[in-house]
Amino acid sequence: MSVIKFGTDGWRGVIAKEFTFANTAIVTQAVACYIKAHGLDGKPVVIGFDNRFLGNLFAERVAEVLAGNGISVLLCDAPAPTPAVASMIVSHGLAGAVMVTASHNPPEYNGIKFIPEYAGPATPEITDEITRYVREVESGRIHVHVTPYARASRAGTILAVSPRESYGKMLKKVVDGELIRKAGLKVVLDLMHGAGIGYLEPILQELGVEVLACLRNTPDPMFGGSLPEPSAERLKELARLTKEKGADLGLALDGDADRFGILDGSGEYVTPNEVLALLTHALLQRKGGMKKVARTVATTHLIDRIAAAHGVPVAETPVGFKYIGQEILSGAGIGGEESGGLSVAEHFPEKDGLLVALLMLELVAGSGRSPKALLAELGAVYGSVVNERVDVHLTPEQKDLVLQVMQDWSDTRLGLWDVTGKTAIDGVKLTFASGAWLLVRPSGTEPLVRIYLEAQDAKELEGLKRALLEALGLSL
Ligand SMILES: O=P(O)(O)OC[C@H]1O[C@H](O)[C@H](O)[C@@H](O)[C@@H]1O
Repeated sequence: MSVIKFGTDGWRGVIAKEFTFANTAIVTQAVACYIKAHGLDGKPVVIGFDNRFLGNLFAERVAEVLAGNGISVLLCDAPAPTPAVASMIVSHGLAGAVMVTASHNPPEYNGIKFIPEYAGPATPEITDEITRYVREVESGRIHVHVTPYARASRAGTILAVSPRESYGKMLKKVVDGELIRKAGLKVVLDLMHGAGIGYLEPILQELGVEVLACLRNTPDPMFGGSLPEPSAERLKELARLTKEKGADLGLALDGDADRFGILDGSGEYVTPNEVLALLTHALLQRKGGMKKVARTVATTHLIDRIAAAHGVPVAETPVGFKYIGQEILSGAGIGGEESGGLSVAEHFPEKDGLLVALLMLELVAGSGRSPKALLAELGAVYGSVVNERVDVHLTPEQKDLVLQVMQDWSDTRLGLWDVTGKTAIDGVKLTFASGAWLLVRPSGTEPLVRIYLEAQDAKELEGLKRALLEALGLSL
């Protein structure tokens, strides 16, 4: 059976086991077939990579296969953030991008994301089409074409590029640079040994933001023994330093810098749900009348209350920024998800951790308040919510059983709660009369079932969680 499968966000595999040079060439040949089938081969494709093992060499392999198919290649000369690579599609009018990254997975992984010509994640239709080409290459019906790197370079089919400058310009167009500059803000950074190194710090300095300290600021394919995941548990040192140094914000990025971690000046973690609520509110206040806002099924309903108050509908999508990207393309002013992905219509439809860092600085600069103070204000107007995500490791049999129980759910009560709705956009979601909700779905990137809960307060959340675990026959 083939080991090449596209999940929630591209193809990922263990290096030398599934993620090999040979399989990279197969996937690239399939991407080349897609590009040619859609008449896009007259335009170049940009190739980027992050700080993972052999990233530059895998990227070179991708370049050789695209060149072998007569497609011009712009190959990044150093590790770069996924959004910086995606931005070149827009700034340079390209056919798309291939990014060599496994995002926040453990160090032994690498992966490939294909970003088509609209500069957002590939839709399932596109990855299905590419997968069909993969199978044809695997069965020998289509051959892998290769032009060796040195020859393609000499011929000018592969050109070395850096997205640094054009990307920096694009970012600075989305935010009010003058407002940020005047506020004289101070930050502490945690780059998690990832692709944001050499990008976030200089852009902040250009905007007059003082960087008081920068943690994990050296490339390391082992990620310092941790995972490049900007979650509260992994940002403890950033939290300590942000508070101790009196910074306005603590800012972190994941391994390929497309997702963010934001800390309040007090060192408290601001969850992606909260960040999305704050930025949605700020944008609606400033701009009003947008066509819609977008969130995934796993993301806070606080967005819905804020949007409703501004007369704007909410588009609810399955998990994955590929769906949010499509909503932005079809008119959403802002879209995001609980796992830390966010973009806005003025940018391009790919999630961007650096963009969020700048938008949060703009928010603090414009309001003169900290994120937590602004959240308290939102809570007073729209009601407070608390969220939790529980990632449950189960055997394949247990997983099937749990998902089956949810699919078959017909009870009108769960514990003390009245079930008011059940949807199956992605996994199964139950909504309750109190405004609380829960979602159970299999992860598309890890061998896990994710349980998401939202309630009015910690007590309700705990009660709901206990009732659900009991109904599913699980104990944590
Ligand atoms: O919950 P999962 O299917 O594992 O996906 C979790 C996340 O994975 C990747 O980072 C995708 O880019 C995100 O869009 C998605 O939310």
